[in-house]
Amino acid sequence: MDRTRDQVEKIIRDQKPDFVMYDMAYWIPEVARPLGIKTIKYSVVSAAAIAIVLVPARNVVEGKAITAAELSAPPTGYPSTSVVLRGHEVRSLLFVSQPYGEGITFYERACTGMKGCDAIAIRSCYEMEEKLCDYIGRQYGKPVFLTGPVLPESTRTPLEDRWAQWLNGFEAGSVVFCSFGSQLILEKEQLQELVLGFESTGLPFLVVLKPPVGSSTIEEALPEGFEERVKGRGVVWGGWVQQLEILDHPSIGCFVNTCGFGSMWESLMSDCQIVLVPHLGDQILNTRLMAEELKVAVEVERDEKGWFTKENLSNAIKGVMDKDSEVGSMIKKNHSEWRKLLRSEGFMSSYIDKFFQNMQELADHK
Ligand SMILES: O=c1ccn([C@@H]2O[C@H](COP(=O)(O)OP(=O)(O)O[C@H]3OC[C@@H](O)[C@H](O)[C@H]3O)[C@@H](O)[C@H]2O)c(=O)[nH]1
Repeated sequence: MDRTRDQVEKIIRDQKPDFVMYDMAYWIPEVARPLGIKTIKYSVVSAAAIAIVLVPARNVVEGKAITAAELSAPPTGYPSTSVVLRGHEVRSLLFVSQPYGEGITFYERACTGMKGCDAIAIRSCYEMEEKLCDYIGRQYGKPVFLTGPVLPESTRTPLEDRWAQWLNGFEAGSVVFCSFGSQLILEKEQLQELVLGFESTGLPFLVVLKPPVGSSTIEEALPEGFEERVKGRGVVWGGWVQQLEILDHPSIGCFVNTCGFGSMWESLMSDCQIVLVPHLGDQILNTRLMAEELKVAVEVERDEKGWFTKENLSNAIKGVMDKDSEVGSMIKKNHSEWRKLLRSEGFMSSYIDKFFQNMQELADHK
């Protein structure tokens, strides 16, 4: 990407846009500013994930790596005590000190990008992350524009027949759906623990995962006798599925996911109970937001390595699927209030309208 700088510069010179929006191309302001073009750094991870580490208050000395000890406390002024990383989890942020491209770390890339822009934009909403967004704005001395969740409202394609028919065979709200995003590749042992956890819930399930480390297909990695035992009620699929359409199917009652930022919004918009098994640093923070602050989901207990047992997974799922469960009813109620708000007429479009208005004002401000 960095090596396309000359080409990008040429396009910007030729097209003379009013704005350039970018994410990790930290050099965009250097290119656009001399041409009088405004820049917006648009982040598609949560405000929490930026605020906890990618801010000047971290006082990172150039060329020096951030240590786990330094990361163990949030930066000065960080405005939340619940959306935080605990103990060994801080290790999930150590990657920010590593090179990300040539001659620059992830931390420097992100911070330079935010220092140089005219405005920071975040795919979030004030109802959920107001204090965190304000904190980022104060840290960089920049306006922060929010785009809201930006999810498709109506342009859905029908669910593939294979899944529609299979799901139609189950009662409403009875199937557990699990999808771990676009990146995660599990160790074989952890994948086996995961599917055994689903088996022991006794519930119907559809699990979508990439083949684990060292296996070329998902089938060859499954525990012995597993497919036979769950035949008719459980499917583990190694390919891509239409997550949004599956979540919309009336038979789905629970969504187990890593709380990647995309899945976080999609789960909030859905009718399902939410069970979270975060993996990366931002996913852990998103999980804290969902489970601790909004109380719309439960988090599966994990060990120091971030691994979970089949019992912990199964108990978390049964705990929210059991009709008499107090925790299950509490998160269902809270989730339904958030869903109502997020799905309310004009909620998403008013964020987009406001975003355009913010851009217009920025453009008018010479
Ligand atoms: O089979 C699939 C799997 C995934 N998807 C879609 O792919 C998207 C996955 O996005 P997620 O953010 O949940 O997960 P990813 O693994 O892609 O996340 C990555 O980028 C965002 C960060 O917050 C995450 O930490 C990082 O893992 C979702 O929109 C989901 O609907 C499918 O449509 N089908």
